[in-house]
Amino acid sequence: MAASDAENNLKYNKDIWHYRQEGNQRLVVYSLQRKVVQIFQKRRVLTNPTESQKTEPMTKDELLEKLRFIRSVISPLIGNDFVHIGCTIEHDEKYLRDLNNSVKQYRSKSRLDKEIDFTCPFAIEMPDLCFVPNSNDMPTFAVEIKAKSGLIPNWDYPFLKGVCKFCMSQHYKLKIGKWCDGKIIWAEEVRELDTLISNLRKFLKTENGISNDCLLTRFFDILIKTLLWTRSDEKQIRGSPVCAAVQHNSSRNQEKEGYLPKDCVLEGIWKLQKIDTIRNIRTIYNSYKKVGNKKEIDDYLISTVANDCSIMVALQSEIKQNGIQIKTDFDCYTCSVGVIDLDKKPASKIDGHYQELLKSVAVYRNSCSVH
Ligand SMILES: O=P(O)(O)O[C@@H]1[C@@H](OP(=O)(O)O)[C@H](OP(=O)(O)O)[C@H](O)[C@H](OP(=O)(O)O)[C@H]1OP(=O)(O)O
Ligand SMILES: Nc1ncnc2c1ncn2[C@@H]1O[C@H](COP(=O)(O)OP(=O)(O)OP(=O)(O)O)[C@@H](O)[C@H]1O
Repeated sequence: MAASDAENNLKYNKDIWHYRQEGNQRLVVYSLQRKVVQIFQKRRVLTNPTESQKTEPMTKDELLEKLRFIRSVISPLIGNDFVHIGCTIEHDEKYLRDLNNSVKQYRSKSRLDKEIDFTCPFAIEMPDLCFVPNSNDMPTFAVEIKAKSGLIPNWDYPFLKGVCKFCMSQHYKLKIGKWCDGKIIWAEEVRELDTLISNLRKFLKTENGISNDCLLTRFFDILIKTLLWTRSDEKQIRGSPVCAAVQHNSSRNQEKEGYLPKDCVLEGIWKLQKIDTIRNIRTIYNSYKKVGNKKEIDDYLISTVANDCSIMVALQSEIKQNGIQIKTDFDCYTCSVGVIDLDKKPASKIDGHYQELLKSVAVYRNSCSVH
């Protein structure tokens, strides 16, 4: 399904489209009226005339192939309930330039080495997952969780036994100033944390005197129930004072099947992360260099999607007809859960992954004094 041409050929309207966020590859704007987002491809800003773009602009066929990959490979594994494919839309260069200029003021400085790719007229439109379906005027609380893998790789290094790649690489990320996207962790932005807490208080309609710890416990209770929600087991989760992961799986073989309720969003992502059975980047890198085992490489690339995607959770108090229904001891909520950023990674990334691994291991070794 494509949005109508008449709608898309309009001039860029800054009163309708607002900056939402961006990642390494794409910039996202949202329309409050339509409750949709549009996702634009980015490219490097060239700083001198001798430079040129390293990659060609994305063609419509390439974009359609990306959507096909999500529909046919990713969605069946993560679960159709949680994946929105989106549709393609087209804008002219003037529209893209106007949009680029207008959102610039809201972008983080660290992202300004890239801009919207004016040579790629195609964007993706999909539901704004910061809202529940049929959202009303009640406050909505939305959370984005980047679902990095906690699986333990088959390390070549004995000192990394039992350490996951995420924990290992944080020392390196900290060193290059890229540790954790969460703004609220920075001391100079404590006011943002205050705002978050005060919004949470309003959202949870808490009585005066309740401590911040208690507030967060209530919020995490809702969040965990949402992340463990499954279509088939919904009734068992409702109102339960016990962690649903434990409750659901007491009779299952946890070693083999894991601890997560079958078909909840976390299990879907975990299934995808486990597709790479080699779990050793050096082996994958060698295979890639020798154009070796294609299945190994493909499985690795598919699992890297699940190591980098985000879960979007939106919550609104009160029960509506559509959406996931969650009950706690305090209130009832309608939620939506969606997984975004599911593009297949190109094989050319393997080189970079391997180089980054070597650098991260060296930094880990140093900072933890292990050999
Ligand atoms: O490998 P990592 O853990 O550094 O993940 C990269 C992400 O870093 P972060 O989640 O902040 O730690 C990184 O995220 P940010 O740019 O830091 O938001 C990207 O998602 C990158 O993927 P791509 O280049 O956009 O395809 C990610 O790279 P890929 O490994 O997915 O290629
Ligand atoms: N459907 C959506 N609804 C609400 N917000 C969204 C949606 N899609 C994307 N976003 C927001 O825009 C951000 C950037 O989108 P996306 O993750 O697709 O970019 P990316 O460049 O591929 O990211 P990365 O650097 O992680 O690869 C997301 O982290 C999220 O905050």
